[in-house]
Amino acid sequence: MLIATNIQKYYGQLWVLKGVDLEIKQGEIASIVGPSGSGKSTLLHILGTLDKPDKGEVKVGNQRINFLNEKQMAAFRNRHVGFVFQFHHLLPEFTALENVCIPGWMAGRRKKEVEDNALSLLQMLGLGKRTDNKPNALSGGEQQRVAVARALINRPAIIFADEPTGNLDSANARELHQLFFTLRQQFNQTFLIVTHNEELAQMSDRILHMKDGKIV
Ligand SMILES: Nc1ncnc2c1ncn2[C@@H]1O[C@H](COP(=O)(O)OP(=O)(O)OP(=O)(O)O)[C@@H](O)[C@H]1O
Repeated sequence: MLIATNIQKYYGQLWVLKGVDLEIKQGEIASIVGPSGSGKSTLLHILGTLDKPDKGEVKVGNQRINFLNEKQMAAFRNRHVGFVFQFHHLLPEFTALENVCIPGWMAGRRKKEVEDNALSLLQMLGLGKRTDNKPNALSGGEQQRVAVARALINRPAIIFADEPTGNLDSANARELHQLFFTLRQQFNQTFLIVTHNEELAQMSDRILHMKDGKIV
């Protein structure tokens, strides 16, 4: 599903990623843990095509990301990659349903087909009665579930989650963890999760420990 080879990244003089090699299998739920500043988010952004490495190669499915220009990368990201962040970044002026639909519409898919997909995802995530609510009329856990539905709308090959439970209480965090496993069971969905949450890390198939810009 994803192969990264010798990923290196500099921010000016700062050598942040020092040669990361990584393989993620389809349907795998892997966590990345490690001290603050060890390069976890930087790595996730590079693997998720939000940023480019200075050295090394990322391959998602059959696509070698390094050779895409900005426009191709944005199109690839929209179709093949899903993101869940600590802060959900839902658009406040749109309903839950519209927030989930937007990446589908942007990908040029049929309006009705996207809406039907979004409705069934929201129902599956226990939000069937909340579809017309705007984000400020949803709880934190509900907002995060809408963000998960949005990440899934284009059936991405892989979902990257950066501290997805960082902003949730422990009950909601546990529920979100459970959801990742349900989605894996239903869609054979692949997840790569950066987390400080020990419980989530322990539940995943594999824990990758990062230290000082490397997987140790
Ligand atoms: N845009 C940037 N410009 C300059 N330095 C950056 C930038 N982004 C990150 N860094 C630096 O790169 C290093 C790694 O940051 P990164 O966010 O990847 O760490 P992290 O392991 O995710 O940390 P945390 O657990 O605190 O989120 C840090 O020293 C950080 O200050």
